[in-house]
Amino acid sequence: MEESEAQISHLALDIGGSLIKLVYFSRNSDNSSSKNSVPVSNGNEGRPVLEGKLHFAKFETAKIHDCIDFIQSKQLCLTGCQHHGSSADEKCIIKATGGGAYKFTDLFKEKLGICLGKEDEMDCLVAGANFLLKSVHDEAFTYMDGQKEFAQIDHDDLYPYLLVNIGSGVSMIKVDGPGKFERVSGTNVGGGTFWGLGRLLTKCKSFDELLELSQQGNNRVIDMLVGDIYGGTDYKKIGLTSTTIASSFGKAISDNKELEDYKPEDISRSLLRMISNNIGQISYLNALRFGLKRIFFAGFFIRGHAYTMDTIAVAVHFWSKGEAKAMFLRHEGFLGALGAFMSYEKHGFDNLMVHQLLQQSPTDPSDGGDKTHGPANSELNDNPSINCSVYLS
Ligand SMILES: Nc1ncnc2c1ncn2[C@@H]1O[C@H](COP(=O)(O)OP(=O)(O)OP(=O)(O)O)[C@@H](O)[C@H]1O
Ligand SMILES: CC(C)(CO)[C@@H](O)C(=O)NCCC(=O)O
Repeated sequence: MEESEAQISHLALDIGGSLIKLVYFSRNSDNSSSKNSVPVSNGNEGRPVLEGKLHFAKFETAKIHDCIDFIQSKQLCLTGCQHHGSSADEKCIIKATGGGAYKFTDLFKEKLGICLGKEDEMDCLVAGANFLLKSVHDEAFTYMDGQKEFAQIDHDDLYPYLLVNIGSGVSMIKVDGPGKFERVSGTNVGGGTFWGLGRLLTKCKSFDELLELSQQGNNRVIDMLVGDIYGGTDYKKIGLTSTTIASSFGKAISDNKELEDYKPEDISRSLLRMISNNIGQISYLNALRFGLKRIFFAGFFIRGHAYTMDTIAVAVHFWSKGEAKAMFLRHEGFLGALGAFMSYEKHGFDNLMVHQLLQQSPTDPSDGGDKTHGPANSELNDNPSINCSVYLS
């Protein structure tokens, strides 16, 4: 079914260095606000409620014009809000976060007549993470030895935690409560590094192709292992097995080979392992610094990809001797956009407030609002829409 303008509301954007993420709400066509009042005890009793879905979409930032066309085709540019006291012909405000909210201000104004209402990126990441962890069932999960296990999050025991957002670059944020956080570290070796270096080294045409290649690769062809240095044996005294990577890409120095002599799949796997391992290790060190036991990894670098998650989880487990736990999020790449979405409420611009997500629903292929613009790699990242209720004030 095609959503009409009246059924869609509250577009929010996160315009990052690599990807633009969109979140918007569409209400179910058969519900009216008055016939569904709130039967729950969360302070919203008796208030009218709209039932509908949160939709997610993403575009490459380099193809921002595709994103603009999408917004235009769905008339999402009409779904923001006006400033209080503004006249009807004043520009519509769409909440936006990420560096692109600054960089592309003029483009959005010119092409869509939209004013981007800028929200701080870190505020949005944290708001998005807290929202998902508190409101969405089966959002967080652990990943070990190929096994995914959903984590039961105790709402009264959520804080503190470390949020590691792996986008183009990586931000590490200690979260102590709603709106209470500090960005304690970051690294420039992130998703952009994997995709940038990988593209140069393998000639892959897309991120997904590079990621897929890594699945068939063998990193031992290029990585120098402890066993390569120690004649096939472990270095037991310091806890290193012969198969531990001693030096990523280290074999390339002695092989007398050129780039063309290596298989792209092996290069991709070594690179993915190097970057995931490094992020896992820095994350663990920051968790240790602040005594944090739980680390939530987000950002589109992860892509629900088994080898990436496994490497990160193993790094955290190995370095913390099992004390700290790596967890992943189903809506990994949409934290910032969700945070921007929620800021509509914070600013009191409008009377729509999302308070409770009831359940998740898998992407319905007949639903025009939920396309992944680019191939998805796994069932974890097909941008599932979320059934939710929105309370009217
Ligand atoms: N289709 C894709 N095209 C490009 N990169 C992708 C794609 N899918 C996943 N990625 C990975 O996700 C990363 C971007 O993740 P994300 O969208 O979370 O960050 P960002 O907001 O663009 O970056 P930053 O926050 O640093 O500005 C890319 O650098 C790449 O590693
Ligand atoms: C600059 C941002 C915050 C933009 O999202 C991100 O790419 C990042 O955290 N980069 C790492 C920068 C650093 O701390 O070294």
